[in-house]
This record gives sequence, structure tokens and C-alpha cells, in this order.
Amino acid sequence: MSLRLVVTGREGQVTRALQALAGPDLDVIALGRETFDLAAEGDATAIFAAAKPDVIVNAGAYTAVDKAESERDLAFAINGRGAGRVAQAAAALNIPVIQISTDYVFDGAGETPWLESAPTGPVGVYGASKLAGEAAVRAATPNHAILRTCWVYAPWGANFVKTMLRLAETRQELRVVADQNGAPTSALDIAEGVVAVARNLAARPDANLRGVFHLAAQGVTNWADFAREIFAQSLARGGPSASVVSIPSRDYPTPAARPLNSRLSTDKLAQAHGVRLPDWRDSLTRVMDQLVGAKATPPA
Ligand SMILES: NC(=O)C1=CN([C@@H]2O[C@H](COP(=O)(O)OP(=O)(O)OC[C@H]3O[C@@H](n4cnc5c(N)ncnc54)[C@H](OP(=O)(O)O)[C@@H]3O)[C@@H](O)[C@H]2O)C=CC1
Ligand SMILES: Cc1cn([C@H]2C[C@H](O)[C@@H](COP(=O)(O)OP(=O)(O)O[C@H]3O[C@@H](C)C(=O)[C@@H](O)[C@H]3O)O2)c(=O)[nH]c1=O
Ligand SMILES: [Mg+2]
Repeated sequence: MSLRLVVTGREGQVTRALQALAGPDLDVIALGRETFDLAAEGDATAIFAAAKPDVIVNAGAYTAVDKAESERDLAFAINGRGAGRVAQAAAALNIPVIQISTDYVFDGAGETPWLESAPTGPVGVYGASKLAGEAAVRAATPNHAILRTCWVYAPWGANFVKTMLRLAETRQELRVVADQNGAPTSALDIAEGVVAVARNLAARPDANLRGVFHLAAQGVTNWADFAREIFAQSLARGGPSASVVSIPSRDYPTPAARPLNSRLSTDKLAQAHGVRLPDWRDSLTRVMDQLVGAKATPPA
């Protein structure tokens, strides 16, 4: 059945991945901030109604984790109240809303994967603002799926993979934190998961399809080992590489603290929606093919 998604944050990693999936059975209308500004105020129902969504996806966000520490008000306006306005519009239109959220709502304690039901406790402003967004969505409508993902990368946009490849152009050695654990998750996979969830929500009113779910790649790594895998795959494609020195987070001071344990349990999503993403290493190859493969073998 044909599905029409209206998505916030037009140039974002996840939004662009959703647009790449558009086809005969899937319309993706991405709203830029000149059409819908998450930081604005007031009823946004008319803005969304004009785009005729079956499901609204709030993929736009303030994602500058360190900068958020000094721009608390803006982060909360966009990630907190903005998410609420999106969900209120969905409620007024009587359609489902998908809210993208983050592992940074957790405090990072322990070493086991977080269940959806685990207590939250963000250690920084970005995570706190995203948690406020979850609460605002919940308050606006029961017809929602909050999908928490983590460590997102894509062939486009700003992400760790592109940062590593860029730094390796000029540096032989990089120091990267090795005590934060999680699963790098490809925006290409997230987009497929979002579409599957959206189809389920649009088709069925079941309560078990609604609520909070974790949408993350299988497997676990840390940022240093992720960097090593990026460089191994880059080297194999004739791209840049650097040697990676593992360091503890305390040796890489940043304005925002980050959770040490970002492992997300993904069983609930698999059970309710039938969605399970591939292992992070397998998904990385697809993005590396686009980022480095194109350079290594330029078209004749
Ligand atoms: N990136 C990550 O590692 C992770 C992201 N997430 C969540 O996933 C979702 C998608 O993230 P991702 O695709 O990486 O995000 P990006 O940072 O790639 O894109 C976010 C988009 O939101 C837009 N935006 C920012 N402020 C506003 C505003 N006031 N009004 C309208 N649009 C705005 C940005 O526009 P502009 O570029 O002009 O600022 C950008 O296009 C977000 O909810 C994020 O919190 C969750 C876990 C990890
Ligand atoms: C560039 C660089 C980063 N790092 C560290 C900093 C940080 O702890 C880790 C990853 O760097 P990033 O800047 O990608 O981290 P960050 O922006 O915090 O990534 C987060 O973004 C938000 C939006 C989310 O929701 C999270 O899931 C997560 O993806 O690597 C190094 O140790 N060495 C380096 O050279
Ligand atoms: Mg970042």
C-alpha cells in the first residue's frame, strides 16, 4: 500500500536516507526549516496538513552535543517543545507520529543493553532535551512510536565516519576514546526501520505497536574500534587511513559528558514490529562503498 511520510529536518542524515527510499509505494515529503521551524511556537497543524501525511516523522533535531551545553534554551526549544508541536499536529490530524530519539537519554551505567523500560538519566543537555521531547510526544498523543537510535552515520551529513576519513587525510595517528560502548547505526538502516514501523502504525491501531522502542544495529563496539574498522575498510578501497590509539574519555575532554554504556536492547522492536537491523560492521560496508568506493574507482 502506498504510504506518504512527512519528515522534519530536510538535510538531516536520517531524512535524506528516507528520501532515498522514496518510490512508487512511498512518498517522502521533507520539510525544511523555512516551512516548519522546530524552534518556532504555535500550532503547526496547518503546515503538516498541507503536506497530506499518512504518518509524520520528526527526524529534525538539535544534534550538536557539545554546543548544546552552552545553548540549553535552543536545544530544549527544538528537541523538547518542537517535538511536542509535531506530535500535537499529528494528534490533530488523527495520524501516527514517529519521534526519533537517542541513547543519550541514559546515564551510561553498567555494561548490559538498556531496555526501553529502564530508568533514564541523561548526563548532558542534548540528552536531557531529547528526553523532554519524548515526554512531550507522549503527552500529545498515544498514537506514537518513539524510536531511540544511536551513533548515527550516513554517506552524507556530519558524522564520525566522515570525520575520521577527513582527519586521516592529514594525520597519521588519531587518539580515540575506547571506553564508550555502543552500536554505530547506519541512517540507511534506520530509514528502512522507520518505514516498516510507519507502515505498521498506519495499518493497525494495536497498542503494542506504540510506545518507545530501540532501533539500533546489532553488535557492540567502542569509538576507537569503530575508527579502526573504518580505516580497515577505507584502506581496502584505496582510501585514507590512520593508526588509532585507544584513550579513556577523561583524556578527551569535551564540554558535554557522554554515556559510557550506550548498548540498546532491540528485542522489543523485533517482537512488535518485526524489525531488526543488521550487524554494525556489515552496514558500514554499504556506506563506505559510497564514501570511498566512488573515489577509488572514478567513473571512466
Ligand atoms: N546523529 C546521531 O548520532 C544521532 C541522532 N539521533 C536522533 O536522530 C534524529 C536524526 O538525526 P540526524 O539525521 O543525525 O540529524 P542531523 O543533525 O543530520 O540533522 C538534523 C536536521 O534537523 C534540522 N534542524 C535543526 N534545527 C531545526 C529547526 N529549528 N527547525 C527545523 N529543522 C531543524 C537540521 O537543519 P540544519 O542542518 O540546517 O541545522 C538538520 O537538517 C534526531 O532526532 C537525532 O536527535 C539519535 C541518536 C544518534
Ligand atoms: C573526532 C574525535 C572524537 N572522539 C570521541 C568524542 C566522542 O566521545 C566520540 C564520538 O564523537 P562524536 O562527535 O561523533 O560524538 P557525539 O556527537 O556525541 O555522537 C552522538 O551524537 C548524538 C547526536 C547522539 O544522539 C548519539 O547517539 C551519538 O551519536 O569520539 C575521539 O575520541 N577522538 C576524535 O578524534
Ligand atoms: Mg556530533
